[in-house]
Amino acid sequence: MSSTVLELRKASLSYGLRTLWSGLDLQVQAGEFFAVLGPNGSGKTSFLKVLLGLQKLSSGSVEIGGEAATQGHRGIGYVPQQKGFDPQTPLRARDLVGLGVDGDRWGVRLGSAEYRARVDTLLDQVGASEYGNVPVGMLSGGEQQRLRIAQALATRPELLLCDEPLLSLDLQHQKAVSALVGEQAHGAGTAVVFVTHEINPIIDYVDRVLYLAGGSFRVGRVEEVMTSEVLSELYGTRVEVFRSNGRIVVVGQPDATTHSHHSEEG
Ligand SMILES: Nc1ncnc2c1ncn2[C@@H]1O[C@H](COP(=O)(O)OP(=O)(O)OP(=O)(O)O)[C@@H](O)[C@H]1O
Repeated sequence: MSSTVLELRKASLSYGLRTLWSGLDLQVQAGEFFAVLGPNGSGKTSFLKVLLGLQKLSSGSVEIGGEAATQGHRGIGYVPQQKGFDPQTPLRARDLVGLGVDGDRWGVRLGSAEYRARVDTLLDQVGASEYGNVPVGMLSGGEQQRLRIAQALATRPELLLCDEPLLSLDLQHQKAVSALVGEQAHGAGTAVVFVTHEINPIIDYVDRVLYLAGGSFRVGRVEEVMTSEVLSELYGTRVEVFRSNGRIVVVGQPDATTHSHHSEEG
């Protein structure tokens, strides 16, 4: 039986006169890999901020696990945008993951054996056991990203939020991190909201997408949303979607959202 982890009802977000989206009704289920796509400035990060309780909706409601989204909600694991660690960072991989474990029990530290066992399990879960003792600054971007995911999973969240976790990773690491998050959704049953501007690395794992553009949106399976017709309507200009070898190529979308003026028909 699937259960609803995230629910938005009639959700709208505007900044001043600019509406990023309105009338958004959405449910994300446990075990679902849900991606948020859209061009720069379309509101992907703002969407995550709403879920994190850092940004209030202009109208409508948002609930996580049946409770209003608030800052520090215990059901959420969050993987922020990748920033590489300074090579001098005096933390080993396992210390970084341990911060997530500790963070779960403010003040009440787990016994050291229990703590170590939990960190080991998390390192193993993301395939990082081999470099648990290596300083984080010496690891590759993809390795660091696995550790951030382990850290986010430390509290056993029901909802995992990932903000562009593939940015600045090479193709091989993009694939590995996508597979890891896919496994967390489909294997471990976590609801995943994954912000990205590139669908291809996650195309084998993603269940549904929210595509934001031009102050509007569309929700559905990839093959329903990523079509020339739907994207042309969202962008307000002719956009072509091609499929080749299981990849999707979008041609002709404007660089930035042009909001309400759709006059520059190509
Ligand atoms: N607190 C705010 N007040 C006013 N405008 C804001 C605020 N936060 C974001 N914006 C504007 O809202 C729009 C959407 O921003 P957001 O960061 O959510 O987009 P994004 O899709 O994540 O973009 P990118 O892909 O470039 O990261 C941008 O034009 C941004 O300038």
